[in-house]
Amino acid sequence: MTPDPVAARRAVPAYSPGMRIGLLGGSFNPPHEAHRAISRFALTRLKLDRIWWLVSPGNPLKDVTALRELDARVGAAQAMADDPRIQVSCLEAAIGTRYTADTIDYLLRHCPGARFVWIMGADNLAQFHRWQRWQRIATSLPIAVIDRPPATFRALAAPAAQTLKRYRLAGNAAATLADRAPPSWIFLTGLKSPLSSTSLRNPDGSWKK
Ligand SMILES: Nc1ncnc2c1ncn2[C@@H]1O[C@H](COP(=O)(O)OP(=O)(O)OP(=O)(O)O)[C@@H](O)[C@H]1O
Ligand SMILES: O=C(O)c1ccc[n+]([C@@H]2O[C@H](COP(=O)([O-])O)[C@@H](O)[C@H]2O)c1
Repeated sequence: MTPDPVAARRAVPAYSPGMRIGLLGGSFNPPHEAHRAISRFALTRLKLDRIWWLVSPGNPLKDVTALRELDARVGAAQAMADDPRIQVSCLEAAIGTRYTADTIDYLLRHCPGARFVWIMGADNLAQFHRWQRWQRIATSLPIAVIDRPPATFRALAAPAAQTLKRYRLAGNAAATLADRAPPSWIFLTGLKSPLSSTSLRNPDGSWKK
């Protein structure tokens, strides 16, 4: 992928220094109501000002042959977000990466004063140890994991959660996560949505109406 510096600047949503910003990376293939629900849940529980949905050019660990084109996923995500605090970005395509560690490096370099928190569902914590430079991600910014049955126990028993065990905050410290020095993470329970993009796709990869 070729980086496009002008597109990258445009793909960083507006923010003010000091803002607490949650980053929800995803395939959004298609976006669904749980993306909005977990974003609002994180806004409240973590006392965030914004959530940026980073629409991925393609998850490096997923089969992307039936992935809808980026523009379609970004457009559908904008329609689904329906909240002025949630902003949709295709930053990763603009900076030419599929890897979260690169995205976070870029944002930390280019957004002085922003206080970022990485947000992901429990299914992603379960395989976080397979992400490129995952330990660097964990030492770069605080992380909030949203419970997502049936992945709960698999996630908490997985190598990343075990390695980072001593940096886990109690649920009642959620409002302080964005102020914590990394590594620091929390597992948020209380919102359990069974929704998934998989359930909204046909076998050929097209989206159900
Ligand atoms: N119902 C949910 N509960 C908690 N987290 C969720 C839920 N749906 C999606 N997420 C999280 O949102 C982020 C983006 O998810 P993604 O766009 O891959 O949707 P998905 O429903 O997980 O897709 P798929 O079914 O294709 O794997 C991921 O971190 C994922 O774990
Ligand atoms: O950086 C990696 O190696 C990596 C591996 C797997 C997933 N991710 C990111 O995890 C986020 C969630 O992906 P997904 O497909 O579950 O929505 C998305 O931003 C992906 O780019 C990142």
